[in-house]
Amino acid sequence: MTEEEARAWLQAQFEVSRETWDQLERYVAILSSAMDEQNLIAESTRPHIWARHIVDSAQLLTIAPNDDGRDWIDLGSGAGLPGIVIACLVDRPLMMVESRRKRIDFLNGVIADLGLGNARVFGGRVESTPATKAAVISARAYAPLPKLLASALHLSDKNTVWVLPKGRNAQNELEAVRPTWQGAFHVEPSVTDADSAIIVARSVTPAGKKKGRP
Ligand SMILES: C[S@@+](CC[C@H](N)C(=O)[O-])C[C@H]1O[C@@H](n2cnc3c(N)ncnc32)[C@H](O)[C@@H]1O
Repeated sequence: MTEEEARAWLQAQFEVSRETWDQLERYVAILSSAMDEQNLIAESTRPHIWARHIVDSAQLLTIAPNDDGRDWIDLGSGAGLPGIVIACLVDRPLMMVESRRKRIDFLNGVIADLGLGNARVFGGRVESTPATKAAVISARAYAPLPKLLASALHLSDKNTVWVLPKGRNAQNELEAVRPTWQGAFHVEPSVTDADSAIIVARSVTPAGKKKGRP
């Protein structure tokens, strides 16, 4: 997907308003310039931020359910991917969890700069995030699947939908956790890259436990 195709995809999917385009463009500019000081995204992807990061994040909205009033929780948000992108595109409550001080400061700076009233940051480890049940849990390049699920189980219930962008080994990663985790799992293709995929899960519990009571 080229940068032009990425923008066209966003417009077609979300009928992006002028205000939201301004926010996304501002975010891309902040992200790109902050790269001179900290390593927020892979340097090789810097010329392709719209396709590799913005659309790659935004596509999760086409999979996740609608806002039910509960938080969308994004684990290990780093520079705000996908959290900031989701918060720009939809006015739903969103919490980003990030443990590194510099990145927490970066995220709070972006939220203030873009005026994102629906987004906030929990600065700390996922494992110590105060227990609340999320409508959606996302996590991009945060941790391998077993660690990811174990660290955030307390943020989920049977209605929580997990949307987890992964690489080409998504299906294998999923098969590997089946003996220890149960739930409704499947893999969706990524619109940005044939080598990526998105693991989608519901009713996630450790194997052996009754579904719906994680
Ligand atoms: C590889 S980066 C990915 C960032 C972003 N999601 C992205 O796709 O660009 C992983 C991020 O997860 C954060 N992280 C790792 N373990 C964490 C934990 N246990 N709790 C909170 N944040 C964590 C790291 O500080 C880092 O910013």
